[in-house]
Amino acid sequence: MMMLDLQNVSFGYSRQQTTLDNVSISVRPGVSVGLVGESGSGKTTLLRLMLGLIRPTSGSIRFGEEILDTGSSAFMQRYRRAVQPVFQDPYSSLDPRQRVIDIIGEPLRSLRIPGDRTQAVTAALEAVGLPADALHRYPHEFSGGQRQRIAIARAIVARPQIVLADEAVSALDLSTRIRIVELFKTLAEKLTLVFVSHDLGVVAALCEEMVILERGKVVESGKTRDILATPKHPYTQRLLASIPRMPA
Ligand SMILES: Nc1ncnc2c1ncn2[C@@H]1O[C@H](COP(=O)(O)OP(=O)(O)OP(=O)(O)O)[C@@H](O)[C@H]1O
Repeated sequence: MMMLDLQNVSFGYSRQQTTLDNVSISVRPGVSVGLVGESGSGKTTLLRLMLGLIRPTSGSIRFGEEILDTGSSAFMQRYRRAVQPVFQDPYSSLDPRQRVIDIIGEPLRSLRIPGDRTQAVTAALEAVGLPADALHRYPHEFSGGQRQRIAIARAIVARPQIVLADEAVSALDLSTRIRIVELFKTLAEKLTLVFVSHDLGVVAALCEEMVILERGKVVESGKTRDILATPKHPYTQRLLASIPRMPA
């Protein structure tokens, strides 16, 4: 497994704007990281940079020994196999016209991964707790929680090293959210999770380390346990006091 390392990364959607300001984050193999901050703090932008969807204005992103090079299709092919996303909304993130086997099998097809596709998709379904007969059904036949399981199966089918999840449980009702958090927890035993959330409770349940973002800047980072016990920055203290947390 390889390290994903952001060094002094800045980004703006326009010249006048600094959406991310000098952000450094190391995602080490096997150590899941939560990215926490209020709406507009730049969490999604950070994930989009990590996915190679946008490029830093300055600073660098390394994956192992290599610089994340969005211009190299050979690098991006390897990178996409290693780093997969899960998005927030399980309704809009799945193509309603495709069957589950095609949705989950999509990374295998686009990354040209050889092998038995049905077998790989069935294994991914099993890993997320869905029955094998889901294969030939359509997204509308599933609940929100089941759809998020389908999205997670798609993210893990190519056996990535890192899964980047953007508010991946926020759209779910509380009991479903708890079950999907449990699923992420099981998955995090085998891969590295980067979990964006405004919910400190969810991050506390899932991530060994966390990074607190305020208006595009890292204000605090370190072990989740330490930060929750003694938040140093006033912003973190406010977040801790104000955010409704998931019951233990
Ligand atoms: N495509 C875009 N073009 C211009 N500005 C953008 C774009 N996307 C986001 N922004 C701006 O960048 C800032 C950070 O947004 P971002 O979505 O990264 O924050 P976030 O922490 O993920 O917030 P949320 O939790 O609400 O999604 C915001 O001020 C937002 O308005």
